[in-house]
Formats: sequence, C-alpha cells, structure tokens
Amino acid sequence: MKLKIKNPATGQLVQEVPINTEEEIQQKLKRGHESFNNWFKVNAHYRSKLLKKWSNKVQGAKEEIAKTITLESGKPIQESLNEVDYATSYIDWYAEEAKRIYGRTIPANSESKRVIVTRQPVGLVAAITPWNFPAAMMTRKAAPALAAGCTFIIKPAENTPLTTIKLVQLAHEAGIPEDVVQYVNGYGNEVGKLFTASTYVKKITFTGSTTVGKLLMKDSADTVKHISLELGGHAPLIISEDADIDFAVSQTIASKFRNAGQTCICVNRVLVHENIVDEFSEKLTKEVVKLKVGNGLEKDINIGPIINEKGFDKIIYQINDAMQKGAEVLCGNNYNANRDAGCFFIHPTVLKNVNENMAIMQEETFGPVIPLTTFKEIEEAVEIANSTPYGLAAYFFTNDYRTGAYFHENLDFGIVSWNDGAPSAAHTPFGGMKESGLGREGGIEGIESYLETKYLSIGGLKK
Ligand SMILES: NC(=O)c1ccc[n+]([C@@H]2O[C@H](COP(=O)([O-])OP(=O)(O)OC[C@H]3O[C@@H](n4cnc5c(N)ncnc54)[C@H](O)[C@@H]3O)[C@@H](O)[C@H]2O)c1
Ligand SMILES: O=CCCC(=O)O
Repeated sequence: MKLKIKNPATGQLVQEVPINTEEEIQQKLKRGHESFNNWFKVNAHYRSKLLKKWSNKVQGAKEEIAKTITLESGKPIQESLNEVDYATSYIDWYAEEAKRIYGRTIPANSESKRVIVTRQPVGLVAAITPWNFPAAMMTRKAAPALAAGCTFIIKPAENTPLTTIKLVQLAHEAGIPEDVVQYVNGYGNEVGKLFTASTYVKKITFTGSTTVGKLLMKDSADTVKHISLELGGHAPLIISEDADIDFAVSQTIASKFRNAGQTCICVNRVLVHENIVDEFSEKLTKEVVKLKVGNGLEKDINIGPIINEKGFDKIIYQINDAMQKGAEVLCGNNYNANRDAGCFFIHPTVLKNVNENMAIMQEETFGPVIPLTTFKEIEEAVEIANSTPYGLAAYFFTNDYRTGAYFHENLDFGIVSWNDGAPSAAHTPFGGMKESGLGREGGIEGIESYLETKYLSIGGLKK
C-alpha cells in the first residue's frame, strides 16, 4: 500500500510513498526506545554539534526542500523558502538550549542531608504533524526533543510526507543515529492508535485539529504519557479607533494570507472600531485585490491552492452562510474548483457587515477570507474576541498604551500580538489556551516538556 502524493495546484502525482505495516511501526518504536539509553548519555555539547550540522545540511538543501514543500502543500515558493529558514531557526535555537538544561540545589532541612534537582529526557517521543508547515512543525518538535536527549519518531500528514523524509535523511547524514530520529508513514487514526498504545512512547506531541488533539489526549491516558498539543485557532484582530490604519491593513494581509489563510494563527475575524470601518475596509480591499492566485511554483503568486476538497467546501460554506445572513462581499468570492483533479483555488475575499450568528465568526476558516465586524467599546471587542472555545493567537492595533495594556491582560490567548501581524519565532513560546492546546513550543519553554524533573535526596552525611 502506498500514499499518493499529489500537487494540490495541478492534481499531478508527485510521488508514491510506502505505508508502513503495523509490524514495521512496532519495530521502529522498539528501536527508538532501545536507542534512548545511548542517546541520552551522549553529552549535551555533542548533541548540540550534531543539531548544528543538521541545520547546515537543511540550509544546504534549502531550494530542494522548498520546492518539495510547494509541490506537496501548494504554498507559494517564496513562503516555502521562508519556511525552510523558519524550520532551521528551531534547530539552531535548540542546538544552543541543549547546553542550558540546568538543575539546582535546594538547601536541606538537616545538616546531614543534601538535595539536588536534575533534569532528564522523558524517553521516546512520538510526533504527529500537519500538512500546512511540513518542515517547521517537524523541526519545532524534533529539535527540542533531540536536544533534551529524547529519541524521536514522527508520522507526517498523509499528503505531505516528502519534506519529513528529506529532513530525517539529512539528520542521519549529519550524524544523528538512525534509530534516534525516525519516520513512519500511514493514516493518522491507525498510526495514532499505535503511538498512544505503545508503552515505549513516553510523550506525544501533536499539531493539527482540536478534534484529533482531544482524541490523542484521551488515548494517551491509559499509559499516562506526557502530551503537547498545538491545535486549532480562531484569531481575532482588533483595530482601535486610534490605530495607524495603513499599518493595520498591511499587517492584516500579512497575517491572513500566509499559506492562503491555512495557518493556525491566521487572522480569522477582524473587529474594527465603528468610526474607522469604512476607511479601513476601503484601504484593505484595495490591497487585497492585488494578490495573485495560482500555482505556487509560478512567479509572484501570493495565494496557492486550498489543500483539499474538504477544506474548500468548508470555506465556501462559510462565505455562503455569511452572505445569506446579510454579509456584503467587498471583493473575492470567486473560485476555481476542479473536483476530478482535486484542485481548489479561492480568490481572497473580504466580507463586511459580519455578525456573530454567522458560522465564520465561530468556526475556524483555514482559507483566504476576511470577515469584518465592528465594535464601539474595547470591552465589547474583548468579549467578542474571547467568545469562542479557541485561545491560540489574538492581534490588536492601537497606539494608546492604556488600550494596549487592557487588551493584553484581558484577551484569553496564548499569543497576544500588539501592532504585529507576524509574531512567530523560534525564541518565543508558541501555543494556545482553552481548546487551542496544551504546552508551548519554541523559546525556553519549548524544551521543558521533553524533560522530567528528578530530585535526589542524599542523607547520612557528616555534619
Ligand atoms: N496550533 C497549531 O500550531 C496548528 C498548526 C497547523 C494546523 N493546526 C490545525 O490543524 C487543522 C488542519 O490541519 P489538518 O487537517 O492536517 O488536521 P488533522 O488534525 O486532521 O491532521 C493533522 C495530523 O493528524 C493526523 N491524524 C488525523 N486523524 C488522526 C487520528 N484519529 N489520530 C491520530 N492522528 C490523526 C493526520 O494524519 C495529520 O498527520 C486546523 O484546525 C488547524 O488550526 C494547528
Ligand atoms: O500553523 C501552524 C504554525 C504557524 C506558525 O508557527 O506560525
């Protein structure tokens, strides 16, 4: 059995990839578990060197990897090149953090005792990643795991395994042992069950939908695994009356149309102060109509295809639902779909007069649509922003420090971005509150969940 990897922009077959049998997966899990005892004893400076070598190899193959990302995920080639840099920034960051896994001493409550706290890697980590950032979601998990001394096995999304296969191959070429970093290919529900049931796996790390994240959490309970979840979002972007409108327009576009809106922290709803909504929507629409839609391998394309039919149908449903309930289309709402070939393009769409009864204000869109709604008071904006089960990213634009402080403190989101449409970076803690996830990836926090705390109590010492 094979996975057929198709280019979502053309429907053409890119490559076939064998699906691993259950037996093969169990063997790999066993090898990952057994190699842990050697890998975690390798000194941190050496692990760091291997990670740096891996990063250099990935950068050396940057063009090839970027092309693979575009071929399997559809994202415009410039975005894929950026993703390779973003992916290596996580390896570079954790190559440094490997050397900074510190313990501590605690003053004992007896003269004959000493108390020492050390950190140790959790063991074999199993990762499941999505199709929208096939390189960065892999390295954001693999790099801290390997830096901490864990061994690592990954199942990439069924439609984008090629990038992962290449990254793992480069890790081996860099000198990271074959059993220390491995991949398997197969269907999410089947491999997920093997990962969660395995007693070799000590931690599950997942990026994807909230539905699957909840399932993995339930299935991990029987063996009480560590778990990190980066799940769905429904990011609000709030524009205050005093904001710099031109800047807010450019940042809204930067956030919303990254990967054709198929990014978990993409703006999903824009809340504009009622006194500036006409000026903002006019300026926004003028810029949005300039964006070019097409095959990401072609020059100057800004918006690639929607990943699949399911994603496409959901976006179209949300646009139609909003229009039926009174939304006005300022631009877009046209699309090309070739269902036989499996190619789906949606032109960037701006909707005005959107309200909270519309599906687009409640459900994640994962597509190039901007719904605009208005508010009068900042308290009302916060109430609307916090009104979904999601809590991944929120954006606001204001030049008033009091308004900024209010938004920062009251928005229930793991990432709060003030006058900034692009907050993601390897040195920062990325992750969500509420049903958007558990744990953080990136920054000093990103290695924590790959480590156990061990406390040593030494007694009977000379007073
Ligand atoms: N928070 C983040 O960083 C982040 C990043 C990317 C995507 N996402 C979210 O993911 C969604 C879209 O991505 P998607 O369609 O790839 O999501 P998905 O959850 O269906 O798939 C993600 C991964 O999970 C696997 N999977 C599917 N069913 C599974 C199961 N029953 N058990 C175990 N694994 C399973 C898939 O094979 C894939 O590898 C959006 O909701 C988006 O917000 C979140
Ligand atoms: O969509 C998931 C990840 C996006 C990001 O890291 O900015």
